[in-house]
Amino acid sequence: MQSFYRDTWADIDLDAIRFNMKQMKERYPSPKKVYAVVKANAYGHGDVEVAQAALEAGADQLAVALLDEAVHLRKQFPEVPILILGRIRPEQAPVAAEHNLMVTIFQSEWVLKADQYLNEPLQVHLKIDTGMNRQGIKSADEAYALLTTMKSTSLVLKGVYSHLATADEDERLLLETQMTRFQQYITEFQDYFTEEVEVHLGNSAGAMRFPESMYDAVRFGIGMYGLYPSDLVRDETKIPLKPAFSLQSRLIHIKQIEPNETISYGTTYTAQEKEWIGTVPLGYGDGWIRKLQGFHVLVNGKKYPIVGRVCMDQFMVKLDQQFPVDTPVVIIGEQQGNVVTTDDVARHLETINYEIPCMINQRVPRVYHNVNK
Ligand SMILES: Cc1ncc(COP(=O)(O)O)c(CNc2conc2O)c1O
Repeated sequence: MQSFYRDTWADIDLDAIRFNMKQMKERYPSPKKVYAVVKANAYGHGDVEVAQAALEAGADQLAVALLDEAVHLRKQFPEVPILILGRIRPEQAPVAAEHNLMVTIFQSEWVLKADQYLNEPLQVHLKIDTGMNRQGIKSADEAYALLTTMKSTSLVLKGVYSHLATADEDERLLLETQMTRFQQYITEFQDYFTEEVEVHLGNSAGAMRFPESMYDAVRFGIGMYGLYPSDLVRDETKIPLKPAFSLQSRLIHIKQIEPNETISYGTTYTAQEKEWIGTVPLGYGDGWIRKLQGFHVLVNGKKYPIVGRVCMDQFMVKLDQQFPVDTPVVIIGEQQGNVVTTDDVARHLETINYEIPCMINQRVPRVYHNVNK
C-alpha cells in the first residue's frame, strides 16, 4: 500500500543490498567481521531497512556517525553491536552506555570527563589518525597517555581503528604510510590490544582491494549500496555490485511552445523551434539542485535534457514528441535498456557518487522492494 501522494519517489532494492554484502562476506569471510556502515540514514537509502537487509546477508555489526543514529537503530536492533564513528559529548557517555553502544575515543581529556558521568562500563574503540587528519590520536605518546588514563575508568577497550584517505586512488605513498603507521601502533601497544580488542582499518576501497591486509573487521559503506568508491576499485577488483538506489517520477504536464519562448525563472533557455516541453515534479526542495540544469532524464527509454532553471519543486525537460500526462520518467536508474547512473549525476555535478543518494532528502519517499527474505 503506497503511503504517499506525490509523483516522485526513490526505489530501494534490498536484494541489491543483500547481494553486495554477500560479495564482501565472500571476500572477507567469518570470523572476520563486516560492519554495515549505515550512517546518514544509510547514505540516504534508509538506515533501518538497509541494516535489516545487510544483517540478513551476513553483516556482523553496524556503524553510524552520530549517537542519535545509534540510539535510533538500537531501538530496532537490541542485540547488534553498533559503533559510533564520530565524537560524542563526554556528558552523553551514559546514554551510550545505557544503550550498549560502542563509542569512538581519541582525547585523554574526553576519557576523564566522560568517566565523571559514568556509573556503568562503556565500550570504546580507540581511533588512531594515521594520515586522514580528521579524528584520532596522532602519536604514540598520546596513545600511551590515553590508554594509561583509561585504566582507572569505566571505559572498556573493545577496538582500535584508523581510516584510509586514499584507498580508492592509484596513490601508494600515503596509503602505505597509513598502513605502516597503523601496524606500528598495533605492534607497540600489543599489550593493550589483546585478543578482545578488534583491530580494523578498511573502508569499502581498502576492504575490496586488500582484504588480506584488513585485520579483524572492515567498515563496508559505499560498496554495500552497489556503488564503487572509484572506477579504479571497480576495474581492479571486478567485484560485481548492484546499485540499490533509483529515482522515479512521472510527467505532470506536457505542452508545445513556440520558437523564442523561454523556460523557467530567468529565461535561461529559449526554444529555437516549436518544442514539446515536459514538467517533472522534482526540484531543489528535494535536493535535486539547480546545477542539474543541462543534465538529462529518461522518458520512454530515451535521454532528454533538463532545460531552464530547476525550480524548488519541478524541472522541465525538452522532449521530441508529445507524451501523455503520467508518462514514467527515470531520473536515476534503467528504462527500456537505457540507464542513467548515480555516477552520471555525480559526474555532471563534479562530485562523488556518495553524495547523490545522500542529497535526495526525505521529502522524496523511499519505496522498499524485496523487504522480507
Ligand atoms: C570512519 C569511516 N569508516 C568507514 C566508512 C565507510 O567508507 P566507504 O563508504 O567508503 O566504505 C566511512 C565513510 N565516511 C565517509 C564517506 O564519505 N565521506 C565520509 O566521511 C568512515 O568515515
